Amino acid sequence: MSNLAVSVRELEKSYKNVPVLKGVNFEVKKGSVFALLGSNGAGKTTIIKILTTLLQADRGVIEVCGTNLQTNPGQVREKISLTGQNVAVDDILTGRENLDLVAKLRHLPDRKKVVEESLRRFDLQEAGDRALATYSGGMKRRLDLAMTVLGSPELVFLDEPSVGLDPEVRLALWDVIRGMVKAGITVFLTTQYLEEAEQLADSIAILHEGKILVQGTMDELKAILPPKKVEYVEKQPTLEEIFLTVTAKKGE
Ligand SMILES: Nc1ncnc2c1ncn2[C@@H]1O[C@H](COP(=O)(O)OP(=O)(O)OP(=O)(O)O)[C@@H](O)[C@H]1O
Repeated sequence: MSNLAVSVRELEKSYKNVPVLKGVNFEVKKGSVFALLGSNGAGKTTIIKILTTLLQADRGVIEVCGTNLQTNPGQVREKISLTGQNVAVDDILTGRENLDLVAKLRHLPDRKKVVEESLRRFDLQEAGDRALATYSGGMKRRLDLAMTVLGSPELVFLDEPSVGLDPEVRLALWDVIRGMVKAGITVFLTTQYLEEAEQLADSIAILHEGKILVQGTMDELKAILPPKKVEYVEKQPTLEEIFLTVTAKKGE
């Protein structure tokens, strides 16, 4: 059995005649957090749409959770879950009702127990019976994540999960994501917040001009740049410095 949750080889995608992905290669290990970074319009959402079967690739070989995506998209859909950039929850229903609806749609057995466990896990027990219209942005995002992982998917896609959240709520969200990984879920993340990738990701890939420029752990990426000296203290490069350096080199 492969230890990979995702394997992408020579992925290509054009919109009309405009190429966006020009031979993308990367891998995501099972049980890890993978962060895909790239500037606006680099093609991150396009990759997520392809991996979640919402869009077809033009070329390439893609495996998701050990299944060939092109030949068995239905089997892939059963193993994954996607949280979008817009919080996908119904404002009129309560938190509990939203979760129950998802449990019903996914045909989960023992729905009541599953919903209660989920409310507890995402710290929403007290708010469970309130309409979502009364929730804060952070609470809605927690509920959105709770709905995403209901039914224990193997792999979860989080497209910019902390957009619009204040720093405190973002920290709480990072804890929730770490908890998901502890529970054995693989997390595929896109983010504009490089600190988020630095804090959470086991492996980071930088997408630029249609290709992955680098993929590795934070330590491997740090090795790309020589450490800077600040007075007598060695300063490690931040992910932001690495990102700007590798994308600028490419543009030269
Ligand atoms: N349906 C479409 N038709 C034509 N062009 C598209 C379509 N969807 C995306 N594009 C273009 O493809 C490129 C990649 O878009 P994509 O949304 O994947 O980027 P992204 O990295 O997710 O960007 P952002 O960080 O801004 O969300 C952009 O230039 C975008 O304009």
